Amino acid sequence: MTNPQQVAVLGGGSFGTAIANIAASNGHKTYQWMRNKERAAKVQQARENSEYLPGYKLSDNLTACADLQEAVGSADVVFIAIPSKSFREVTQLLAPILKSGTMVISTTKGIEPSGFTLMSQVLEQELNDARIGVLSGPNFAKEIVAHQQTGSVIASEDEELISCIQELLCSSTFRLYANSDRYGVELGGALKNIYAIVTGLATALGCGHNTIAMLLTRSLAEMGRFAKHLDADPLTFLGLAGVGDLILTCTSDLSRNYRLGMAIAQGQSLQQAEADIGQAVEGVNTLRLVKQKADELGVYMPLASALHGILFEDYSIGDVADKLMGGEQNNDVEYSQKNL
Ligand SMILES: NC(=O)C1=CN([C@@H]2O[C@H](COP(=O)(O)OP(=O)(O)OC[C@H]3O[C@@H](n4cnc5c(N)ncnc54)[C@H](OP(=O)(O)O)[C@@H]3O)[C@@H](O)[C@H]2O)C=CC1
Ligand SMILES: O=C(CO)COP(=O)(O)O
Repeated sequence: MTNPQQVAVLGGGSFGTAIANIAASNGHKTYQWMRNKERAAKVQQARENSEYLPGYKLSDNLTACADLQEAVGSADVVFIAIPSKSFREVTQLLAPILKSGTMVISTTKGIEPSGFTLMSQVLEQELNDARIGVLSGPNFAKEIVAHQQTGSVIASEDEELISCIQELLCSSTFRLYANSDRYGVELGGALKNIYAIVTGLATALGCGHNTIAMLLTRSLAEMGRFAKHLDADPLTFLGLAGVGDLILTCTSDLSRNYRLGMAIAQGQSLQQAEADIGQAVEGVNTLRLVKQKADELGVYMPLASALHGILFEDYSIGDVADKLMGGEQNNDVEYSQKNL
């Protein structure tokens, strides 16, 4: 199947709206499902998602609705843009109504605590008969709906799915690159959120360009080292869904993870910072899980450990920074295949 008749996007937030609007603008009949009935009616009527992306007019081909059966019952392609903590719950609602052989694409950048499970693995566990893919890349929803030129990655072992999604979403401002390493693409998208918090924090403390360049580069090395211990391919992190997304979210306050880091540096509590942002901040939970996994596997991750100390162990930011810069140099070797 190369020309889907109907597309469904699950999630009424920023990224769900951006993806639904691309598919709809490309001429596909697209349903965006959201849990809140009143909000769905409001988006449908106003042709704008004023809660999440105020000021952007949505395509006439987009139907916002709160009825999952209506959205998904006839869909050939389903995108899921639901935060990781609710991803399995929504997938379980989807399972009984999905047509056999439907393509289901996760756009969620997070990890589930039990079994360190990535979202496309949740799809594998919950959906018997679906064709599975992952969409991930340096993609602020606000810039997508503003038609800024954007690149992203569609990852799957299923080559026909890749071609179909490329055809479905590509436009003069949105380009999709193919990757067969679904696990690596998905892992990169989840890990970079940790380092967006780190650089947000560093920037708010007044760190200069030298510091941010060091943090970004060492973050990539740390991500690669972690991937290697999970038998994933660290080279995947050199693409848009790895270093591309790392650069984006570690340098912009459009990133919620970056803004959380800034708020912590300004003295806010974690709870207050998350509440003020009011949208998905995946990096906090990802940090907890990655720190636990790194300890289990014995992976050296000084930046993630330092952030964990600040967010969850009451370490002072100054002490952590001093320790990072003043520690033994034994482990400080540059990024190469040999010493990841
Ligand atoms: N692939 C990519 O390139 C990108 C991926 N993302 C990822 O996509 C995911 C979603 O991000 P984003 O849209 O920005 O997040 P938002 O916080 O903007 O929106 C989340 C949406 O999910 C809905 N939701 C939450 N829990 C449930 C539930 N149990 N049932 C139904 N709906 C639920 C919320 O509903 P309500 O409004 O009612 O609270 C909200 O509409 C995140 O993992 C994020 O990291 C983000 C940007 C780019
Ligand atoms: O993943 C994103 C852009 O690629 C969005 O980042 P935040 O979740 O930090 O806002």
